[in-house]
Amino acid sequence: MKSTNLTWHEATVIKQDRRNQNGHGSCVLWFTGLSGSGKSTIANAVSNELFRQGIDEYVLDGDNIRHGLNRDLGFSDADRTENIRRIGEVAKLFVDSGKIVTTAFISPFRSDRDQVRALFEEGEFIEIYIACPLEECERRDPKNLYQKARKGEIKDFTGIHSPYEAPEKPELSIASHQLSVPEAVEKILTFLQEKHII
Ligand SMILES: Nc1ncnc2c1ncn2[C@@H]1O[C@H](COP(=O)(O)OS(=O)(=O)O)[C@@H](OP(=O)(O)O)[C@H]1O
Ligand SMILES: Nc1ncnc2c1ncn2[C@@H]1O[C@H](COP(=O)(O)OP(=O)(O)O)[C@@H](O)[C@H]1O
Repeated sequence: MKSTNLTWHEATVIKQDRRNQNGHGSCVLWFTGLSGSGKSTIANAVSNELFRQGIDEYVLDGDNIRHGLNRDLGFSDADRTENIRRIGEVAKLFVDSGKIVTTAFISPFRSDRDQVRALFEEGEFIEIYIACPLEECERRDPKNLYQKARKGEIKDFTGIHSPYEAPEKPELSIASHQLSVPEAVEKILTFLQEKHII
């Protein structure tokens, strides 16, 4: 920390008050996976369904956050680490505000994800690995980024020249090359019901 002489102020309305008023729990659904694995697609489908059910939710998406809050960051290892650190802090604020927040970032490094997990109370951080073989992501290539990376037009591309470390013990693993989007949504909602979050 660079700043000193700071005092933490306890809020008068606390997380549990907001959860009680909302009538559901709050948590972060932390998606991780290769580009093109389906993070955004599944995150938005989950968001639609939660919203339809009247649940207070929000999606933080990699591409979007990099247009604003994290526009100063690139794709070096250090910048990705800082990207994930900031998103983790933002996600914590959302959880504190009583929402179910979904984050859709590649978040390639295990240690970065574990540092985010450590910000949360037990059960609040739900790591969801969108597992999809690189070949399938590259076949989908929804933004033609793999094609550009193979031609050398993008450097440090995850899965090509930059590593992706799969989670060892995610709360959920979704094989997006085997499950349909509605099946993935159902799996995630069932988990939230079983944990009495919704
Ligand atoms: N070099 C490189 N490597 C990976 N991805 C790249 C790169 N350059 C641009 N993009 C686009 O940025 C999106 C990934 O941003 P993230 O913030 O999720 O990345 S990270 O978590 O910091 O690794 C990623 O979005 P998704 O395809 O949705 O994953 C890409 O659209
Ligand atoms: N079962 C599935 N789950 C998620 N996406 C799928 C699935 N089957 C095909 N797709 C397609 O794969 C692509 C995934 O892209 P996207 O959601 O942007 O991935 P990411 O956010 O991980 O980069 C989309 O074009 C989507 O329609």
